[in-house]
Amino acid sequence: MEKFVEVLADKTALIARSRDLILEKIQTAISQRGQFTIALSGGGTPKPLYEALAAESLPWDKIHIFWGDERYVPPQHPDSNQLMARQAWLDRVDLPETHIHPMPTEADNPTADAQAHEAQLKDFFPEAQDFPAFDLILLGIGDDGHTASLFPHTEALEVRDRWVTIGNKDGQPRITFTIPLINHARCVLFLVAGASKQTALEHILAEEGDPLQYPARFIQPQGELYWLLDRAAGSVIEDR
Ligand SMILES: O=C(O)[C@H](O)[C@@H](O)[C@H](O)[C@H](O)COP(=O)(O)O
Repeated sequence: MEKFVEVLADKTALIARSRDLILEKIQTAISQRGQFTIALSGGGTPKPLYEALAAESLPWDKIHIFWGDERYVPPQHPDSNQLMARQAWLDRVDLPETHIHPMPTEADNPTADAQAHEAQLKDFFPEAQDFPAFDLILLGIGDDGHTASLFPHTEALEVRDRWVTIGNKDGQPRITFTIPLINHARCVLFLVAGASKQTALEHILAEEGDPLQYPARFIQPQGELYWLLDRAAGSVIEDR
């Protein structure tokens, strides 16, 4: 694993740097393998990044969009990560609908939907031995140190033999990539902004710590690991 930690002056610089890094990974993946696979994160931080990517002229027919996690709500629900990414980015570009691979959330049975999505991923990555290698997995962190929908002290943190499992946020079900699936990525990019993330970030990036309390510590990908932070979040790192 190659790890990079960068602190950018502000959120605008953070979004520009994240966009540029993703454009670089798109070019590399397509030149080497003919396609680019990315799993998106939800929440609020990545929305301006998605809007910036919508302004780019890219070979959309070689790009495939997935999600690292999803709230267990219908796709039109205001909390849906899929809806946010579609409105900010995917609806604004000529991306074939068959290249958008959302996590299903409508079986009224999170386990069934998680298993269905795992089957969809296995159809897309037939060559995968144990886990597929996404070209890039975009992640955020919560103030509590969670990432994707891998929340502190939940069963999802124990799952090592599945690609997709059930997350649990205060009793609310989520669909989430598992730790081993994320760690098989060629590149993991954490996008972190805002002072509210400082404490979690300190615990996550410290030499020692409890990953059950700060699950983002479990993310040690076989490929590259980028932490792109704005100064509001990352000043604690700079001061170390
Ligand atoms: O479904 C989600 O909410 C995300 O995937 C989640 O893991 C998010 O990245 C963090 O909670 C940070 O969210 P903010 O960017 O809104 O702070």
